[in-house]
Amino acid sequence: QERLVSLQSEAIKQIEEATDLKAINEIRIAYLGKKGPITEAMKAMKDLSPEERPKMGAVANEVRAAIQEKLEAKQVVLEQNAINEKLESESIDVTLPGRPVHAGGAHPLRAVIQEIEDLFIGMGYEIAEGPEVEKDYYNFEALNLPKGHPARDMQDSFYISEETLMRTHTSPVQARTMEANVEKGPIKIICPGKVYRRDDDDATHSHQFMQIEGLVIGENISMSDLKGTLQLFAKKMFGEDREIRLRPSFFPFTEPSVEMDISCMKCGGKGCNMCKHTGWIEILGAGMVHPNVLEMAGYNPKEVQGFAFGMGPERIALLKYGIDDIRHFYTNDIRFLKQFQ
Ligand SMILES: Cc1ccc(OCc2nc(C(=O)N[C@H]3CCS(=O)(=O)C3)cs2)cc1
Repeated sequence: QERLVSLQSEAIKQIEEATDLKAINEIRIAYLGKKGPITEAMKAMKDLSPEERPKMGAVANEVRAAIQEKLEAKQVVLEQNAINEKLESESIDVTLPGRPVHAGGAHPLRAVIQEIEDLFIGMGYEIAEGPEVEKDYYNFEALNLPKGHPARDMQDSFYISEETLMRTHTSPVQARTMEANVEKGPIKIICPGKVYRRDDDDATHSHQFMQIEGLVIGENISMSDLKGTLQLFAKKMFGEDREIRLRPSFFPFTEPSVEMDISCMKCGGKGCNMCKHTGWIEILGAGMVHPNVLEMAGYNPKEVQGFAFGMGPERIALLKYGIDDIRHFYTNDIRFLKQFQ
């Protein structure tokens, strides 16, 4: 009996020191299991005297009950600890600020091209595209730039073969569209796209840049149609209070030719660094389509006329967004691009 009582205090001590459920199970098996000392004692009771037996039985049951109770109590505590630890480790602080989701944004150059396209689509123009690797004929000949013309110099263009080159403007798209327009009905197209110029390798020129040209062909198209179109473009792109100025110019594919300035939106005409103290900013070139160009495309200049214009969207974007270096468009510096999100 003394042994059972000492076993009880030994077991209880181990239970108190147990730190996890595995240990509790081991203690339960060791003391209360089939091979445990209490079971042994119960088996040994048959050898005891009749007056001894009931006393031993009572002690053995008390010890078993005491150990069982301690085990269950400790089990509950350990299970609760395990739950608390789990809650603690899995808890999230819902008051933390959310992680920002970085949305993209349109590239400023793409945004300007899109805006210009939408403006002319709203005036009934269609978007026309064509090959960047172009035939000599469409890039020069069909535009009144015959072989030998100085504008065709090799040092300005990327020739691929005798008759093939990287287009130096998007004008060949207009030439192709006129030629392909067999019913010779009216045309109103906008031709955006990449163009290539060998140009000297200085920093202000990029071998590849964008251009947007427009062409309108129809009966009774006049200079006033051109002026009205350019004025609307200037006001829509740079503000309703802009004035425009058309200066005489020369391009082989237009006659008469003009260059359009807009009144400076920064100083309103007084003069500043943006307009080089002239009060005016050059935006684009334009003119009435040259009769030779109409004829080469199969039109009769006595029946139809047309006007055309050309602009550099990088320059438009520089002016519109006050960007100081054209190379920002092509270097993909996120610090530059994120300003336009
Ligand atoms: C069949 C056809 C007939 C006429 C055409 O005239 C397109 C034109 N372009 C300009 C012009 O000034 N362009 C420059 C502006 C800046 S830039 O991007 O460097 C090129 C004037 S008239 C085009 C096609």
